[in-house]
Amino acid sequence: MPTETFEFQVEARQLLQLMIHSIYSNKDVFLRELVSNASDALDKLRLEALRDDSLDVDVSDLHIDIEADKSARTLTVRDNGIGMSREEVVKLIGTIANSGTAAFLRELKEAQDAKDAASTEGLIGQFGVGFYASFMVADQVTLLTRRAGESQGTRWTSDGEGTYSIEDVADAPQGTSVTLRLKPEDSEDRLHDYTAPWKIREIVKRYSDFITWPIRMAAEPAATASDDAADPDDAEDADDAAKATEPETLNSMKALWARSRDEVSDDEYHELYKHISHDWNDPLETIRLHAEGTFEYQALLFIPAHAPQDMFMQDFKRGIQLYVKRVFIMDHCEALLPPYLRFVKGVVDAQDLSLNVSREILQQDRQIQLMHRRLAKKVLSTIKDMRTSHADRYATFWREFGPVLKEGLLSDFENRDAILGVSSFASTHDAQELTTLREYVERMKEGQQDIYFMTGESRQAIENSPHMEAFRAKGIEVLLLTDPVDEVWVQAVPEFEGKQLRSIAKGEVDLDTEEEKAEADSAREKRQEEFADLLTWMKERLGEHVKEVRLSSRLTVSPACVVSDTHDVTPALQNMYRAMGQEVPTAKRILELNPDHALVTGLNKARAAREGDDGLAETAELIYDMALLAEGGELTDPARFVKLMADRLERTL
Ligand SMILES: Nc1ncnc2c1ncn2[C@@H]1O[C@H](COP(=O)(O)OP(=O)(O)OP(=O)(O)O)[C@@H](O)[C@H]1O
Repeated sequence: MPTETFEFQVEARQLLQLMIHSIYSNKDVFLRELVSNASDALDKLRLEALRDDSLDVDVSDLHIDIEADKSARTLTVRDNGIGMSREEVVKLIGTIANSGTAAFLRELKEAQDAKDAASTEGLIGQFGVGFYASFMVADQVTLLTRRAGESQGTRWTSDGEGTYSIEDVADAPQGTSVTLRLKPEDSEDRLHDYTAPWKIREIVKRYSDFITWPIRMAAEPAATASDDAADPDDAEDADDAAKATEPETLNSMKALWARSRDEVSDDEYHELYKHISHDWNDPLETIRLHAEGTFEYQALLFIPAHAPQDMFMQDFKRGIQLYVKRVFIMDHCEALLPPYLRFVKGVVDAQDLSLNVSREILQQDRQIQLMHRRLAKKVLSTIKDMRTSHADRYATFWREFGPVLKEGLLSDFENRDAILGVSSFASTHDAQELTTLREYVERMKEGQQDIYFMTGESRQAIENSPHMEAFRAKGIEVLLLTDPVDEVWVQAVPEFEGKQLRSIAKGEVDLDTEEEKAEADSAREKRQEEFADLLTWMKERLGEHVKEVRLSSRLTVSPACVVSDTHDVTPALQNMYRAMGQEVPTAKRILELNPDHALVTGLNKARAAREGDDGLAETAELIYDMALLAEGGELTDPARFVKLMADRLERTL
């Protein structure tokens, strides 16, 4: 096939442009990305060779070679890994499949337009752009590859502008080589001389030391060493040149998870994190675990500092990497951690699993289930420690991952208390600071039995809702729950440390103390009598919408509010189920009237005097509609509401 030219997919082109006009100040990371891809390709080949006997490849000397040519100003990273077929090259290199890309690019554009360099860099860091990072340092990139088991190779070339070309190559070696034609050195722009051996050595050591495959640098011809004269490591380079025959292995290849804590620096852990997560930022927390005994394994887990864009999408790839005795077995191993910890990245290396273990086997393996439990507990205890010892870090964690963690309240019964223990909530106690349930309980008023909360769209909507009135008047703290998941978990979690969790928008509320109750009892009876006819009449008028009309003890300012019965599904939850395509019957709610409000007392009198007046029935309807609006709800017939209101307003003129 002759050379063909293709256009980059739109998103890919946008990312390339960003790379070329270099928004990322640390350009050295391009080499980390190429080495990371090469290492993945070697992992994949070893695995495929293990699984597929018919694959005729030599896996005895898998490695990564780095070759610099100072006079041609090129740098090549070569691996003898799995390689790519022609179709794979087009699919993997020409397009970007990440489902969060569009949202990411939008945010990035906004940050750029606002000329906010720090957040631009932060964003690109969160996303990582792998192979494309090469265009930060090169004006042309050529990739030559042949997939293991195939005879035909493929050459891909691009200057990163709008197109790339592809041609078949008959005699390509198996694996992939990426050759960069380097841009001129420019120290102001932090573009170093990436052909200098000392620089290559430094970058590999810093970013890729733990890679389990040898990263080798071809010995340079003796002449080039003196070209490096300006460099501080010159003497070292000249020394290398003297040896000049054997390629030099640049990395130590030690599996970080198998080494003891004091042998490994934080930076080294962070680089491993970046390799496996494709995140360019440091993780928030590193978690180590060495399990000894009958089932031995080591785990090195990381909590990222940012939630990925696609964490709530269906196709989000969760799970950590599984190794068996230092051999990479699979990425995104879902069996090792529960879905609500899907933001955790890392590696688990087990001693006693078969190298042929499959996903299906893992799901059923008892040892894996034990490991799953232990890892989940370890992550939760780390979050707990973070909360007590590193408040700032915990705050970041909760902001980024709180909504996902709370999913565990629904699915992980065993760890429910642990999850509740590390959860934080907005509360009426403090406008800014979040609170834990334990802190809430400590602040509970004398005689207060339950933990009160309300769910809603936003803090403001909840605070302004009529349901809050009596709580505000009595100074009783209410938790303000605004994440969509809150609607769901509160249904499933009845209590925390013996205290019931109660929605202030559900059931009856009685905040009076015993004495107040005794005092109020006779007054209440009297009122009940006084309003009995009104309540019956309103129930008849509004029966289509509500199942009961009663007097309220939770209102101090508003004329009315709507509440749900204790065990009924709230409207917000009904909407969520519907959005997921599940039909749920609409539960009729309860209208509560404030017997101290002039509108309610007035209506009571007017109705007694003018039974049969249609205008009064409309007023009853309006009171119900206003109660719905006050809690941020939706009216079934907004046009009718507007007509009735306009009619009444007109009469005031
Ligand atoms: N040396 C290589 N050998 C085989 N396949 C490769 C090689 N380099 C890249 N690929 C393939 O191309 C894909 C895209 O690579 P790229 O570096 O752009 O992204 P990535 O590594 O998947 O993720 P990220 O963009 O987050 O870094 C890889 O997932 C891999 O399948």
